[in-house]
This record gives sequence, C-alpha cells and structure tokens, in this order.
Amino acid sequence: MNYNLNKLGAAQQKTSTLAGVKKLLQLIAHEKRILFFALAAILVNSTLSLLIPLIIGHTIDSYVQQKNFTGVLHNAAILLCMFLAALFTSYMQTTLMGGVGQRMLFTLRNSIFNKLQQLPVGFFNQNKAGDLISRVNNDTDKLNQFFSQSLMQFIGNISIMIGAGIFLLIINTRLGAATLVPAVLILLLTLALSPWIKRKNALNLKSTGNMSAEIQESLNNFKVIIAFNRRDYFRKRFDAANRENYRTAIGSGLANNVFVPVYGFFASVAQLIVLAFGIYLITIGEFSIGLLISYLSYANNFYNPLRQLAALWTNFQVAMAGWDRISQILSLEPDLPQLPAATPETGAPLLEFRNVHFGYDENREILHNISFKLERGKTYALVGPTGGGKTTTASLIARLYDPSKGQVLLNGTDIRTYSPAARSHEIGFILQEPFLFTGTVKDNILYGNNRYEDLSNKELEQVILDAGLGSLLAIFESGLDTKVASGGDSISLGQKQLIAFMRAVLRDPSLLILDEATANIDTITEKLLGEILGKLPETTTRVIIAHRLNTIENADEIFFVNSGEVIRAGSLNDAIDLLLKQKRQSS
Ligand SMILES: Nc1ncnc2c1ncn2[C@@H]1O[C@H](COP(=O)(O)OP(=O)(O)OP(=O)(O)O)[C@@H](O)[C@H]1O
Repeated sequence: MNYNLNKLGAAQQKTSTLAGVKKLLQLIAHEKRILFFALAAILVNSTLSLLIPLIIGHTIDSYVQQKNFTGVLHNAAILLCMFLAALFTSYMQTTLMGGVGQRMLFTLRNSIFNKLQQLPVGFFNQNKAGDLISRVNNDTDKLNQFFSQSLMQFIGNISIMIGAGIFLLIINTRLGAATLVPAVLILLLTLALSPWIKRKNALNLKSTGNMSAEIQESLNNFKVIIAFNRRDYFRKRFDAANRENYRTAIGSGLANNVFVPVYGFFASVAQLIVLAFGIYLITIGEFSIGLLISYLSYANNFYNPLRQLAALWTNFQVAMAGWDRISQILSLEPDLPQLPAATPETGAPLLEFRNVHFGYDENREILHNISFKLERGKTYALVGPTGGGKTTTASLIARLYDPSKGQVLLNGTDIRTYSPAARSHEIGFILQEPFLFTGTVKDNILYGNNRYEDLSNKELEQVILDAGLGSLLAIFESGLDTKVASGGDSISLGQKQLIAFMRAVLRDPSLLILDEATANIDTITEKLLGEILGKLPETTTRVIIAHRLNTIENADEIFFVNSGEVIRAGSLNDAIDLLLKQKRQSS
C-alpha cells in the first residue's frame, strides 16, 4: 500500500480533505456554548461599530449645526459607553476564541499522534520523521492561528461589512451602488487568486517539512557524518532544502500579500466615488454634510474590514493548506486490519506460513510462495546471505507486515484475528537494532509489560534472578537504576541487546524471535544467553537469525533463506554447504 504522504494520489487527497474537514468540525463541536458566546460578542461589537457613525452624523446634523452643546455632550457620553462596550466584547471574543484555538490544537496534536501510533511499519518506511514532526508541530499551529485569531475577526469583519453595505444602500441607493462596485471587482479577483495562494502555501509547508526531515536525518546520523567527514555533504543538502524553503516562502509571502495593496487601492477608489458623488448630491440638495460624514464612515466601515479580510483570507488559505497535510495523516487507514476473533485450533503448529508472498512495494516481491511450520518448544534458525530475506520473514512472523498473498497462522488461526496486545503477548521480537527509551534499565525492561510494573526494584530483581537473567543485569553498574540517556545512545550496542533480551524474555512469549540479537555481544556473554535460551519454558519456540553459525549449533531445524525462498537446510553442515554454494554462485 502506498503510504507516502507526498505521493498520495489526487483522488485520495481530495477525499481525505473532505473527510478531514468533517473531522475538523468534530474537533470543535463540543465547544458550541463558547462558540455561541464568542459569536454573540463579535456581533454586538459589529453592531456597535455600525451605530457609531450614525450617531456621529446625527450629532453633526442635529446638534453641531444648531450649536446645541448639551446634545453634543449627551451623544458623546453615549459614544463613550459604546466604545467601552466594544472594548469589552472585543476582549471577550479574543479570550474565548484563544481558548478554543488552543484546545483544538491540543486535541488535534493528540489525534495525529494517536493515528501515527496506529499506522503500520510500512508508513514509517515511506515517510521521513522530520516531515511528520513538522506536520504535528508546524501545520497544526497554522490551524490554531486561524482559529484563535482569524476566525472571529473573519466573522466580525463580514458582519460589519454586510451591515455597512446595507446602511450605504439604505441611506442612498445610487451612491451606495456606486460605492460597492470596487468591492465586486475585489470579490472576483479573490475568487480567481485563492487556489493559487493555497497552492503557494502548500508548497511552502511541504518544503518546511522537507527541511525538517533533512535536519532530523543529519542529527540522527551525526556519528556517521563525522566519521566519514560528510559534514560538507549534509551542509550542502541542508543548504539546498533551506534554499527551496526560502524560495517557496518568498512565493507564499508574495501570494499572501498580493491582496493587501490591491484592497487598499480599491478602498481608496471607493472613497473617491463617495466624495465626488456625495458632494455632487449635496450641491443638488439631495444630501446633507452630516450624512456625507456618516457615509464616509460607512464606506470606511465597509472597506477597512475588506482590507483586513485580505490578510484573514490568506491566513485561511495557509490554514487550509496545513489542514490538507494534517488530514492526509488522519484519513489514512492502516492496512493491518484485525479480523473477528477465532478459536485457536488444538494440535495446530504454533506458527505456519501458507503460500506467503510479500514485497515492500508492489513492483518487487521479496518472498515468493513460502510455506513452513514452527512447532511448539523447538528452536529454528534462519540462515542465508545478506539481503536474502531473513528479517523480512521474521517481520511477517511478528506481523509487522501482512503478506501480499497467502496466510500466516498463529495457533492454527489467521494471525490477523489476534489483537495487537494478544499477538505481542504471544510473540517476542528482539530486533537487529534494538531501540531503548530515555529512562532507566528498569523502565526499558518493563516496557510493554504490565505484569511486573508495580513491583519494587527488589521484587523485580528477584523475578530477573528466577528467570536466570541475574548475570545479565549484573553487567549494568547501577543495576535496574542504570540511566539510559538519549534514546539508548548512552550505553553500548551490546548492552542495548542485553536489555532488549531481558525485556523480551520477561514477557514470557510463546515464540521468541532473535534477529542478530547477539551480534554485538562478547562470546562469553553470548554463551550465557544460549544457556538462558535453553532454560526457557519447554513450550517456548525460538527463531534465531544469526550470521555467526556457532550460535545456531543447537537448532532443531535450520531454514536457508535466499532470493525470496525459504528452504529446509537439514543439518548445520548442509546449511554451511548451501551458504558456500550461494557465495560461489554470486562471486
Ligand atoms: N523497509 C524496506 N523497504 C524496502 N525494501 C526492503 C526493506 N527492508 C528490506 N528490504 C529489502 O528486502 C530484501 C530482504 O531484506 P532482509 O532485511 O529481509 O534481508 P536479511 O536476510 O535479513 O539481511 P541481513 O542478513 O543483512 O539482515 C533486501 O533486498 C532489502 O533490500
């Protein structure tokens, strides 16, 4: 399945946006009450802004021209109260919507992170972590900015505009119609340019994601970069990504600001129309000075929000470009579905591959029509040349991927009928490169293991001793409290493998897979691990992938994995013959 977010098909992107918008609305659906109050505050604010010019016009025509200063003071007091009320409603609306934006940001980040947790390994193979981080951090923030700052201003400005437009038409229809002509031109221009603005912003967000991916890759691999003196190479790559980001930022900045001067120009044209046409109407006795002053205020009330709408509209386009990228993740359906639970078959082998085919992408099949059975309590070894398909076979056993054709059965039933929790309880997988979390050895040993999580250090040490793992724990200076920093980088690779080994064994799985799990461990400790493996419960099945053939001496059965085929190799000597034959053929 294609999980590459940057290469999703157009149709998929379209449906994901639609589905995403619905989900976006769901995210703030429970805020109805607050949205209602914020909306009420903005509408009161807009109404006040609309009434103020009317009162000023009335003051000029009724009191100023008659030199009635008591009336002027009276209206000034009313205006002051209205200004205060406008201040209060504006404050209310900002505070309420700020909260809505932050809560939405919180929920959205959680939703994306939860979705990322559900996605299969294939997704992470196809997308760069840096780009995903940028989606979770940067793109969600664009939406937050829109919700907390722009949405209510958007609604407020539109309501002021509509009100001002109505006043303009009511006060004088001909003058009103003439004043509104530039607005129609602006509307048409906005509609024409919006897709271009959104596209420019999408390109900029994408290049920000790429830049973040570049930073993540070089930070993750800094040791290799320093060892191979490749700093210049990564500097150049970052420079290229940064340059692309700069280029797209200029493009989006230009697109985002294109409306501001254009709107300003049309607003000035509207003022000119009001002045020229209004003065003409005064000269023929159809208009008063007070009305013209009110009218100019209404024209301002109409065009000022329109000017602000230019900026808000681009905020909306930026937010929607970000939302497209977020909803691409939210709408992804993991391709590892769980089938309805089935009853395990008694007497069935622990695990079976039935005519399994698999490829990481559709164009290249890695495993071809593989069938084998793993019986309870036996030890199996997978040997074969580098890149032959051993890790891939083990990954399918642990259901990190599903076959493209065929079936994997656990206890006689399709492995897809097991919940992730039940499956990981049955199958323990020690990966080639174990990953540890920042914390202590204890945190890492108990990772994903609820059984012992409430035990004190002493009790856990006893459990470890009982499981025969005491000599492994003794290798760590401060025992369970040994610190693991920087995602495991503070300890050696061999020590990481030992922690991963203890972690897997303490989970007491029915099937334990060790993928090159002892490759970085000294021979004496490796022997110790062999003994521990030998003392596992009789029913535990072990699958060992190893290049060092001495580690698989005691295997009950050896499979030779090469060029997408898994064949029974017979004895260790037969496996060595097969390996030598394969080496001769490939050289
Ligand atoms: N994530 C992946 N995406 C695409 N192709 C992959 C991926 N992982 C492995 N492959 C390809 O699948 C093939 C089998 O790889 P696999 O890791 O299973 O081999 P292996 O026998 O375990 O090798 P090794 O002994 O080096 O660990 C290789 O050709 C490899 O290039």
